Amino acid sequence: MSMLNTSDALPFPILIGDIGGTNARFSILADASAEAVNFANVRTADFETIDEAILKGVFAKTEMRPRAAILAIAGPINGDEIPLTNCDWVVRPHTMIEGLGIEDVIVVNDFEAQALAISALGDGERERIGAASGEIVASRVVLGPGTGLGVGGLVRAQGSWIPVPGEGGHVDLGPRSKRDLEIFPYIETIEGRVSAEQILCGRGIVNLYRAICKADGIEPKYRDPADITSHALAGTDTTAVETIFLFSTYLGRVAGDMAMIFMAKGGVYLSGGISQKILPALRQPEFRAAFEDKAPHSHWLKAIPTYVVTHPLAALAGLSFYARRPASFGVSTKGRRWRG
Ligand SMILES: Nc1ncnc2c1ncn2[C@@H]1O[C@H](COP(=O)(O)OP(=O)(O)OP(=O)(O)O)[C@@H](O)[C@H]1O
Repeated sequence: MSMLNTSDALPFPILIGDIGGTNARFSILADASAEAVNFANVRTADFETIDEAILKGVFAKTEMRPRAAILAIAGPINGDEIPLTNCDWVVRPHTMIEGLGIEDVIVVNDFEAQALAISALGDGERERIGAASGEIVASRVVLGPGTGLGVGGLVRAQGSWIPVPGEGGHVDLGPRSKRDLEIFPYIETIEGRVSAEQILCGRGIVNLYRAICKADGIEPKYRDPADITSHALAGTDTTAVETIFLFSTYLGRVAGDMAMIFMAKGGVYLSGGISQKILPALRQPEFRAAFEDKAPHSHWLKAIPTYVVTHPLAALAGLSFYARRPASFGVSTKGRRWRG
């Protein structure tokens, strides 16, 4: 098995890239043991194409020329022209191979990259939430509230880590407490449904805040999720405080569901821009209490560690773990790998 994977390994130097809607981040790995060379963030809006961004943001800054590339993108990967969600770039591996001299290109989903990252984050790159601890080699899962809600599983099987990209952010999220039942009728739905992503992302914070205002018959004051979280953390607005308290509860509820689905005894990780921004709220008891509140399986949820990923470039870290040691991971490259 490992022989097959080794012969499939990408040639170094390898360009790794995390291509978001707003920012793209690139690094180059010179070889399997070298430190990654990181390049400054590229704003996607500043360049017409990703190829131009690589030429000006990477090639103009180094003599190194990558022979291979692994890119993580938000969105599905179908065919040879891969449009990005939330920006105008289209990833065209054939054009990259012709124009940039790269021989081998792999494109994966951004939450697959996050899942690869949680295989090996150190204690300085994550903060533990709750009492459960231990470095258990077992399946893991990552949830990332940001522009949307991404979910990635990392299944441990046959001595490998297998990342599972899915659409876990779109599961249903239901009311549980008396207060939930007052608020849920006012949550804006998607085609009649409250999916987790209707609440657990940036615009979801505003959706939840507005629903609480409606339930209480008060006029909303904030339209920006950052205003709501800053007033919540400062304790300067009671509705904002409740919004982030309930956000943490619902995030714990969905995180616990994902833990049960993946049997994630190896831990549940929270990534995405918002988890780090609301860390003080996640340290409060609500997140962890909701995570464990899973009768008849509360006892085993209590034993599962939960973490907030604090690594500033987690997706890139995940891609470099894979680039360095492809044989440790079961990444399917079918339909997602192009060679010159
Ligand atoms: N202080 C804050 N509190 C809560 N939400 C915030 C805060 N700052 C930004 N947001 C929201 O977080 C979302 C962006 O999340 P994040 O930074 O994780 O981006 P992303 O989804 O990873 O996208 P990209 O990869 O393109 O940067 C937006 O919806 C934004 O409104």
